[in-house]
Amino acid sequence: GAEWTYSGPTGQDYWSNKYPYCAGSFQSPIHITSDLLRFSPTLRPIEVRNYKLSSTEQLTLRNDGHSLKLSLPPTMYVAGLPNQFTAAQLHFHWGSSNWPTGSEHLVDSKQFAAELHIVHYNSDKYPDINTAIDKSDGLAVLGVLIKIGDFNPAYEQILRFINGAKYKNFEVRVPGFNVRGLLPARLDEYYRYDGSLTTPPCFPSVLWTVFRNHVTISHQQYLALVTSLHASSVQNAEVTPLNNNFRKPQPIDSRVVLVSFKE
Ligand SMILES: NS(=O)(=O)c1c(F)c(F)c(S(=O)(=O)CCO)c(N[C@H]2CCCc3ccccc32)c1F
Ligand SMILES: [Zn+2]
Repeated sequence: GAEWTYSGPTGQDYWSNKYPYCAGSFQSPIHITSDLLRFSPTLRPIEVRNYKLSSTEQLTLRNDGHSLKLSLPPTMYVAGLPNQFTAAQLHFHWGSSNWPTGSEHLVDSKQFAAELHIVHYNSDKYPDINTAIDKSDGLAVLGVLIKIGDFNPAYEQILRFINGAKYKNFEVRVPGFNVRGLLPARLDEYYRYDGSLTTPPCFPSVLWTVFRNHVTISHQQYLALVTSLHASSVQNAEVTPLNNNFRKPQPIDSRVVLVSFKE
């Protein structure tokens, strides 16, 4: 579709000119504050299936000018949600070297360095993600808040290939690895709300699960993420770094955020 960016004349404040849902309700991300939280005893631990990929499995890591995204095989899925949700891809949102605050969801006024999203679609009801993408029960995204701290070997399985995706539309093959390692230890503690894609077309089609506990990557790993990628294609003379690719928090309206944990 027509190009959109995170700042400037085609930036997030103008997305709704071409993508009307972006000005609609149920938008993501949100600022998760304690006053919005309601404990729900029906929220079961997230169960990920077949996330441990064989190294003979080949994944595609691609820079699409908006994000760094990794394709995922349809053998991977999430159980324990209202329907089975099959994995499609994962991607990141991050800040810049000057401002290591690029997460999309904020928790009690804290913005994390980056955020991982693993995008799944409702495979009980829809044949593929492109059919599911604009349906209210179409998608489920797992969100992981990322802080700068200890080196993370699981994230390194992706970051060590990042120079193969330097320019827009560049892609590189990545051997399979244990995608479960990208998630926090506890999959039973999370925030849950009804929201949207955080990029155009902003369809309100996402059941959001943001894990309560963050993971860490090292400062060096974070620098690789925020300095390696260009938002423009290799032919384009101007150097436009791909960073600060996060949408601002959106109006919560009358939504509540359910939590799976008590204290
Ligand atoms: N934050 S978010 O809402 O989870 C989110 C992103 F932020 C994001 F950048 C992407 S993108 O990488 O596709 C670059 C933008 O098109 C997606 N893709 C989704 C929606 C668009 C179409 C599509 C088709 C197949 C697989 C996934 C997707 C996305 F869902
Ligand atoms: Zn995302």
